Amino acid sequence: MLPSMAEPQAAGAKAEGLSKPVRIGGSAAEATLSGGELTWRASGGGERVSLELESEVLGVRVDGRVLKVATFGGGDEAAAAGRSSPSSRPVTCGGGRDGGGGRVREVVVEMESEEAAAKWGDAMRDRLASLGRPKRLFIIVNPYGGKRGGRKIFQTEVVPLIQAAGILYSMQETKHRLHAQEIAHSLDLRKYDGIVCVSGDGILVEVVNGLLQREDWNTAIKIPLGIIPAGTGNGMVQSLLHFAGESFSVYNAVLAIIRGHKRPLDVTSVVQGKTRFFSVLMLTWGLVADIDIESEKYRWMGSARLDFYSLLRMVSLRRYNGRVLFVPAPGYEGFGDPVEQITSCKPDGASTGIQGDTSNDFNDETCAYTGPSIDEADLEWRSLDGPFVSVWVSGVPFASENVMAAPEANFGDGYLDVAIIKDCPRSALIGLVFQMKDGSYVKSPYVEYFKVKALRIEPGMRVGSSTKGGIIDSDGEVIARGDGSHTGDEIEHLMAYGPPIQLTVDQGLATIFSPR
Ligand SMILES: Nc1ncnc2c1ncn2[C@@H]1O[C@H](COP(=O)(O)OP(=O)(O)OP(=O)(O)O)[C@@H](O)[C@H]1O
Repeated sequence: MLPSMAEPQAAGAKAEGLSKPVRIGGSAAEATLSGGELTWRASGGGERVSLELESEVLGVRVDGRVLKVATFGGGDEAAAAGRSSPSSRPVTCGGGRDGGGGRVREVVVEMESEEAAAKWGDAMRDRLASLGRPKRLFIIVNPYGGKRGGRKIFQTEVVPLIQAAGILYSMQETKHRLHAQEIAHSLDLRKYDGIVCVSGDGILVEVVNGLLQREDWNTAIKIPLGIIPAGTGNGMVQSLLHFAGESFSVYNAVLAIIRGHKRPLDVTSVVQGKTRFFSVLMLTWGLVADIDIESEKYRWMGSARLDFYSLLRMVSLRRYNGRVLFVPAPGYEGFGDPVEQITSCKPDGASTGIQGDTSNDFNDETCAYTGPSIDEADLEWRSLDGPFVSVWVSGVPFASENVMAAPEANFGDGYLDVAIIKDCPRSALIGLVFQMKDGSYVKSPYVEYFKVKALRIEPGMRVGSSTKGGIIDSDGEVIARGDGSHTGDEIEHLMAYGPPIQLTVDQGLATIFSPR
């Protein structure tokens, strides 16, 4: 739906030096609009009050002689404490799980004429537009993610804020798996300043894959992406907010999009032979993947399932044979052993898609993105031999809201952070799993933590078994599963367990809305 909005009127009004007698909150005042600030003082003296447009103003509406200035309401902490700008009043705005209700506040400025109100409205809107804020968004809502709260979060927490910010939007709910990927593949991107996912990380990953399957992938992937948490795995939002020193909430995630700040986001090509998948979060093999995926059958336990299944896995610890090869980032050349010769993993005509996605197999003829072209033989590869307890590769710090996989990971540095656990006594491992919540596990002597530009996993069988392999999970989806660990009812996986899987980073290929 595209809500109707008053178009900006006569352009060209300057945000500098406008000064008028007005009425604010019913009282006479002298107001000035200057230097990106709206300031006012009650006639006859009184406290000077100011609103900085960039940091405090959500949007502006003009209603006859009245200028309605929606403000951010002072952020989470101020909202919790009931603080707000003087002379502002709360505007009803839902009430979601984060207590987002009532966080939009409005300063009502009564001007002396409609003309003056229109002029000030234009000047303020021009100023806000110059900050690079989005004007039109395409919003994808997954009504089935997480606790199935996506639709409610959108209606009660997202819509009031983006309407107050004067952002036009189109919304589409996902109807099935890979629907978001299809949408991103065919969307007319010229109509939008960003694509926002009200979902978990899975939908964001589908959107990235859909954009990179387009013929115009190199411009399409530049559209800013936004994410508002409504899934089980909300690692990207948590990473962005934590990085900016903000707390995890729907409200803060929406504000980050409205403010329009963006940052480059690395995209990792995960390739096996002719098959390719694009990842923006992480890939894990061994203990963490086993806990994440196999604990699904204990979903009835709620969040306790992860702790319960972690303990179970540690009592009967699995180790996997195999090898990890990598191209270390500068400063990390001391990890692993040098590799004399490396065989090429280069795909000829790779297909792209998410697991089980047979309808979406792309090949070179389609002009979809084929991943970065690197000459493996020219790079200085090193290797670590198994058995491995856990291999965890991350592009961003958080794997989910409460799990910090890679404390040093940076969104657009062009590197992946790798945390590898080989041998580790059970007693220490229990501690390590609990330290994964704040990322401090990487400091353990049992963890090798380093940065790489490229990485190849050669996954082998479980120690003590010739038939049972493990699980390789990328961005929350199982991309490969070894024989013996099937539950029988899952969809065929994108990649085979056994042949090498290579990860190569494209620095800052995508763009994401970010609080800073
Ligand atoms: N209408 C739908 N019915 C069923 N599945 C859907 C629907 N829409 C999207 N999906 C799938 O839901 C999955 C989860 O998406 P999302 O990213 O919102 O949440 P998540 O946190 O990754 O996972 P979840 O909360 O389901 O554990 C994705 O794999 C997506 O393809």
